[in-house]
Parts: sequence; C-alpha cells; structure tokens
Amino acid sequence: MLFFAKSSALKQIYFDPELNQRKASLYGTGILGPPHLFTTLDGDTHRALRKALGGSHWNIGHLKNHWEDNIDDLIRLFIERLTECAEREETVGLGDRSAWFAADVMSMLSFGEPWGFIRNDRDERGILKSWREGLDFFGFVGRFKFFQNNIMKLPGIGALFLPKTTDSSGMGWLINQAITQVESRTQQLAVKEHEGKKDYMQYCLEARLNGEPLTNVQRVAHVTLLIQAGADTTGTGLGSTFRFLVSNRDKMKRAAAEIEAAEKAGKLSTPAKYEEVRQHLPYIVACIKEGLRLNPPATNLLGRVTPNEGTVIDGYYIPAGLDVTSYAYVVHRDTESYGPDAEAFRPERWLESESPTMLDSNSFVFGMGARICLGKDIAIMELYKLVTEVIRNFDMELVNEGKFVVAGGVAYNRDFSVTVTRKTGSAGTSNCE
Ligand code: HEM
Repeated sequence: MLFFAKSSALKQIYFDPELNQRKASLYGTGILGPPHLFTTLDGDTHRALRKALGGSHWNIGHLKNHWEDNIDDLIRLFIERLTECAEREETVGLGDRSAWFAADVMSMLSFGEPWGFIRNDRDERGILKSWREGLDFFGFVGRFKFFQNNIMKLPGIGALFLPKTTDSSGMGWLINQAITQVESRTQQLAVKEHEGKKDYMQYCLEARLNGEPLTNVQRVAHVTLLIQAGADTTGTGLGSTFRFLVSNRDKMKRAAAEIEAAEKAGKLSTPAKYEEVRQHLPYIVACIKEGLRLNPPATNLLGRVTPNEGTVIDGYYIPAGLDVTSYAYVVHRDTESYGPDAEAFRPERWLESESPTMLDSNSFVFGMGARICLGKDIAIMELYKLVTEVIRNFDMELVNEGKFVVAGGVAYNRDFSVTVTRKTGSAGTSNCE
C-alpha cells in the first residue's frame, strides 16, 4: 500500500471516481457477517447501498428538528451525574464517560431509547470494553488476509475468536439486540404501520435497495453498524477535546470566557442549542476542530485501488492496481497546511487562517468523497453541545492525562481523568470512574 502524507493528495485519492471504484481489501469484509456500507468494497454496490440507506435524516436540519431535544435530555442527565461526582469529591473518568454519552445517543437514535450508560453510570453490558478488546484482533484479521481467508474459515476456529449472540454482554449482546429488535419491529410492521418518531432502525427497515427491502442479515448488519461506527468514535472526539483543553489552561480559560460572555448576552439556551454554538461560540468550535485534528478518532488506513491505466497522485505517477491511502493522524500534521506548529494544540489557527475553508476542506477526520462518514452531523452536534455544556458548568483539574490509544483503525482515550467543581451552586471536587 502506498501512503500519502500530504493534504495535497487527499482530493485526488478520495474524489477521483476512477480511484473510488474500489476500496482496498484491508477493510476486512466478511469477518462479522455480510458486507455493510463501510466494508462494501465495490464502488457501484456501495453507491446503491448508500442511496438506499442515506437520506436527509442524516443531515443537521433533521437532527435539529427531530432529535436535538432528546439529546438535550441526555446532556441534562450527564451534567446531573457529573454534579454528583463533584459533590462526592471523586475522580471522574472523563474519557470513558464521554464514550458512554455517545453510546447512549447512538442507542437512542437507533432504537428510540438510550440504553442507560449515563443513567446507570456505567459501560452498559460492557459494550465499550468489549469493542476495545476486539480492536487489535479485527485490525490483525483485516490486514492478514491469509488468516482471514483460511484460518478463520476452518471449522470451529472463527467461533473461538468472534463474539457470540448468546453472550449476555459485549459485542455479542449488541448483535443479539440488533437481531431481536429488527425481528420484533418487522413483526409489528406486518400488523400495522410504525407510529411516532422514526428511529434509524426504522429508516433501515424502510430502505429499498434497487427497489427491494434489505435482507434480514443486511438489516441486522446495518443496525449493528450504527452503534459500532457512532459510539466510541464520537466518544473519543469528546474525550480528546476535553483532554486538550484541561491540559492547556490558557485555551480552557478562553473557551470558558467565550461561553460566559455568550451566556451573559443571553445567547445560550440550557443546554446550548447546536445553532447557538455554531453562531456564538467560534472558539469552542475551533477547539473541537483542533481536538479532532490532532486526535482523529477513526485513524484507519482508508485505502483505494488505482485504476487500470494508473493515475497521478500529488505529482507522482502510480501504476494500476495498487492500494493507495492517506492517514488522518499524519495528514493532519502536514506543516504545509497547518504551519510549523502543526503538532501543537492551538485552536486559534482555525480563526486566524486566511483561508479557513481550505483548512476545513483538508480535514480528513470523517474521510472524504463518496465514502465520507454518514454520521458526521450527529457527531458534530454531540461535540458542539456536550463540550459547551461541560465547560459552562464545571471547572476541571487534570488527574491523569491517560493515553490516546490507536487499535485496529480506531482510537479511544484510556485512563483520562479529572476532578470537577461545579461553577455555580454547591462546589466540590470529585471518583466516578
Ligand atoms: C467523531 C466521530 C466520527 C468519526 C471521526 C467518523 C469517521 C468516519 C470515517 C473516517 C469513515 C470512513 C470513510 C471511508 O471509509 O473512507 C466513516 C464512515 C462511516 N461512519 Fe463515521 N465517524 C464518526 C461518527 C459516526 C457516527 C455518529 C455515525 C452514526 C451512525 C457514523 C456512521 C458511519 C457510517 C455508516 C460510515 C460508512 C459510510 C460509507 O461507507 O458510506 N460515524 N466514519
């Protein structure tokens, strides 16, 4: 695989239709069931599937109209739990807690109700722990095709490594839930139309691929994908943004001052709405962009295959049939795009830039082109709102910076913890890990 480290290669790799006719095989198709959007390699098949499953319900406008109030409820609960931590003077595992929040949002969007990560103050059913424990293995199998195509297919061997739907926790339980919920909703729909707000499982059940409903296995694969793609990715973006701010006191001070000023000017609801953050809190938005730039949660090799006649990327001729990729963690540190201090957490760069749209268009956080993340607007809404509300309500002191861990193409924050003090009302520092 050829790896391109400069922003200048991104558009050629990810927007050229010829290059996007095929994803590279290390996307690991087939380890956990049938190909879904992310693991479908062929460009035409992907296009049809994306047409079937995409739509305006993924856009910010729909989220604002249909889901923002529900996300607000989860944010209130998050703040309530954090306040209890402050009162008990405990250390808060803010990296994990952020991932719990994102997992609650995704379970709510997928099935209509959150699974209770925040309410019950825990990694519900050990889903995130199980996800993280599986990453190295899935990374290994995705890259070592011989193991995937031969060893994994030996009788009884695959079952040794893969989650089981009879498991009472972890990924096995998640898949079991997807199967159960898809089955029971399908039975309900056979009797009467879906009533009330449509969740994302419902969109999946209503999707038509070339005029036909998805098969049952395709439905289950996509419902499972919603949680897998949207929980620990957004959770990592949240955790990293918090960690960079807590570790850079001057930046945190500026962020807090911006929120306070907007609050005094009467520009913020409680919790702050997405649109208010976008319009009135540019520094908070810049902090989030900078956090995602330095700690991109989906640090995968997003390989594409060069076409039959070969191609030119970033001035180099690349022959046919080669895997080519960029890599967010590295391309986000390209000094030609971000300047000599590209390694530094400096949100100001997003505000000072003479060409902010160029900076935005070089961002590889969510991928690019036809395969760009479908859940981008969901993630951005969560980030804007939760980062604002936590900083608005709490002073935080770093206890343990922890580690940004990259495994199997995604990343998470391990052992990042803080103490929190409520800004208004009863103060206290706080061990809610
Ligand atoms: C900060 C959070 C997130 C990051 C950094 C992220 C990043 C990415 C990246 C890099 C891709 C792959 C692009 C490629 O293969 O070229 C992707 C695909 C995808 N993401 Fe996200 N994502 C995030 C949140 C979400 C959320 C909340 C959802 C909601 C379900 C989601 C759903 C998906 C789906 C369905 C795909 C496959 C799209 C396709 O191949 O057509 N993601 N994401």
